[in-house]
Amino acid sequence: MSASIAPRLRRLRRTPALRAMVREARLSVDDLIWPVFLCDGTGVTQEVPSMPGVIRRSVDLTVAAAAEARDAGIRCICLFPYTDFALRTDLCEEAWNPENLTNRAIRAIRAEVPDMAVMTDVALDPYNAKGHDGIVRDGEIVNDESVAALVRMAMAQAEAGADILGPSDMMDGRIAAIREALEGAGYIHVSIMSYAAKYASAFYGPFRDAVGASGALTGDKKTYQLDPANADEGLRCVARDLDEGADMVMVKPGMPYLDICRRVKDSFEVPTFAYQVSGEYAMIRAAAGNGWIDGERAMMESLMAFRRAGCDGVLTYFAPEAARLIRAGWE
Ligand SMILES: NCc1[nH]cc(CCC(=O)O)c1CC(=O)O
Repeated sequence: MSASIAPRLRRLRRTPALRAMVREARLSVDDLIWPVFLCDGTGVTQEVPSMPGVIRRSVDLTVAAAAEARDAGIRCICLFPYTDFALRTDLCEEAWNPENLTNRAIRAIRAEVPDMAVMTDVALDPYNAKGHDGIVRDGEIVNDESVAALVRMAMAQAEAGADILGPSDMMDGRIAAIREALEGAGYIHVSIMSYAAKYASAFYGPFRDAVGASGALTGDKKTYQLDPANADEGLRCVARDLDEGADMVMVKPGMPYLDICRRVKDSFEVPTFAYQVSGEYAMIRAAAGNGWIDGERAMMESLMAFRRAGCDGVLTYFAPEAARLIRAGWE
């Protein structure tokens, strides 16, 4: 073709049929992991003010919600507990209580909604009087003692029937320690999705309200979570966690870190997930609530961005809503 004829790239954008034919990324309900918040009691729901539309549910209502999500096509649910303040201690013993909220919920969902994959969070913050993901001694978040506690916590979750453990604590060596303990106890089928490239982020604020950790937290998490300026270090964390036995890896937060998602997928070619965190959810909801953006379109565009960036899936509080739109044929 003559170089003087400029390519008309709009030709393939002209109709919905043509656009669908050349669409590169796809978003499927299979890609969605739904994070939910648990609270005590029966028949209880509690609103999370900084996350409009998100509620904490008692175990019975969580089982019902899991069944509904399953019917909507969602394959995996991820549990986060709001632990009674009386049970939060410096050594975080409630974290490995077989009867804690998370473990009760795992067993109940396993029994009632057996085809739903159940994922957990492995970190001490919902059980820690100090609000940190590890044990605090003299102002320091101590690594190895925290790892020992995380192993106990992970084993209790495996025992309760979790399919996927999600260590989100960012202590060094926790993946190897958990993997070794799982193998030793015969839990060879329990998989690990490591929160591998997890950044010290302001976007977790609403989550800390949801699990009641904001008031407790003294200081910040910068001595264990990654510096938002560092991409290479994020990749080193992923390499290390894979080497230690992670089956899948996660980048967190999501949208401000799409460059990390892409680099992780390209470098390691392993199942790669992003966590669209509470603050990302809250921003979209708040702007939509004010009429400043179209909430549905912003939600779907943000989820598609993760797929385009190479993610295999995404943890999102929008999962039920997005599932509904996908099933209704959203484009
Ligand atoms: N280890 C706890 C944990 N697991 C998931 C999130 C954040 C999720 C969200 O913001 O939606 C956090 C908060 C934190 O690290 O402070």
